[in-house]
Amino acid sequence: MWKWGCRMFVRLRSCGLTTRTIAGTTPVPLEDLPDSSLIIDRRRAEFTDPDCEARFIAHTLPERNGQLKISLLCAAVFYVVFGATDIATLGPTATAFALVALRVLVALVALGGIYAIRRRPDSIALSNSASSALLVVALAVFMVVCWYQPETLPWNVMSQALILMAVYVNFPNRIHYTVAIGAGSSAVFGAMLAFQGNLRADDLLTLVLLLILANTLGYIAARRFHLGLREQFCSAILLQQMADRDPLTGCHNRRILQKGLLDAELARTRRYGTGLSVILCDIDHFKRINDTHGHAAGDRVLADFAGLLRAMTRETVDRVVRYGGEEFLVVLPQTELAGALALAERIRAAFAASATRIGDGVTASATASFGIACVPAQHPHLPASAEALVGAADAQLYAVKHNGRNGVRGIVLSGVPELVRVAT
Ligand SMILES: Nc1nc2c(ncn2[C@@H]2O[C@H](COP(=O)(O)OP(=O)(O)OP(=O)(O)O)[C@@H](O)[C@H]2O)c(=O)[nH]1
Repeated sequence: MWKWGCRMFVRLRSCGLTTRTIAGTTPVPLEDLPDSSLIIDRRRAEFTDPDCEARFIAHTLPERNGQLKISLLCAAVFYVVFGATDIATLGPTATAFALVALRVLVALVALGGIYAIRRRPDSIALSNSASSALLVVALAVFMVVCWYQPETLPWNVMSQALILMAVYVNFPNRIHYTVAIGAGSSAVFGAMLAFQGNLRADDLLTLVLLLILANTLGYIAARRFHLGLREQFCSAILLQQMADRDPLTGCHNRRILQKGLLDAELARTRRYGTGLSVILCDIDHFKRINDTHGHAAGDRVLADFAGLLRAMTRETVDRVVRYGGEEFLVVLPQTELAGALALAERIRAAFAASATRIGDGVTASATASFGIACVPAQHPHLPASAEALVGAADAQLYAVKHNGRNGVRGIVLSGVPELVRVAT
């Protein structure tokens, strides 16, 4: 039992951030969570941001459910097998068979939990409920079994301690639920020892201290396990951000496009008939800034421009991608051309009016040009590809550059260019 517990603990520790598929479900991909969400409340061993916690659980759910099903199966088997000890202690009496029947009830609850998880593998609430339900029923039955066998009560402290290890380590649950179940059942067991155990005071004290020790060690192991998984999750998010983000501007790099961002947005637009716009923008005469003020100054201007793009777009909906050296692609889901033009114009005006501090009392100013392509809600079947969409925005950007720069120009992909606005 102990070996099995240790093995389960090691397996549970390794769960969480892998891409393994268990029982036909795939983990939810890591979301691009902001750093501010990744704060762990070390007392509760959960993320302070409930949204981040929910995403963490959703991400680890397939692995977690896999482990839970193994634990439920083990509980079902061991509860029934240990029925032999009831018959051995009480003989083939009605009480012994009633206790075995109760053990079978625990096995049925465990099997019911496995069935429910298989039916609803994506439900976090169900996973926690299956864990809690099994533990509450199993511990209640264990108390009844102990009640009818008072002479073996001191020995059953060992069983209770082993069950506590499983409660804390093998059955994934929120840590305060685990503590409530573990400590609550130990309190009931302790009371039973006091009233029914017929023990000397020093033996009673030893057994009660053993229960307290098992709960304390279990809590420490569970807390370490919960914190370790969350810390791994944070590292994975940070690694992903390092891989997907441009370090100078903090914008997405082109990997997000290679991963199919635009294809996914186009598919969504087609399916739901919502509009989609992209803005391709480029700082004007950027080479001159580098040549006049140096590369470091150019970097600051770039970072300021990117900061403006990110600040003026919707944080969780729009995406700002560093497309080339001083060129950015802004992806605007559910946005028609009029909205994209208005946004680009606001950004253009704000950037033209701003100045970047590049040294003591020295500033640099620049303008930018914007080309927009829009898939309208009414014609969601155009264009055929993400490349065609970006190509159309690029053509508009080229036209703005050709016409003197510092302007905004857009096209609806129904073939007719419209709403051209160029400021010089
Ligand atoms: N400082 C800095 N410069 C960069 C970076 N990436 C690209 N560049 C420079 O950006 C400049 C782009 O120059 P061009 O392609 O000629 O474009 P431009 O001068 O902006 O002219 P137009 O686009 O036609 O208005 C090049 O000199 C690149 O070296 C970067 O990360 N930092």
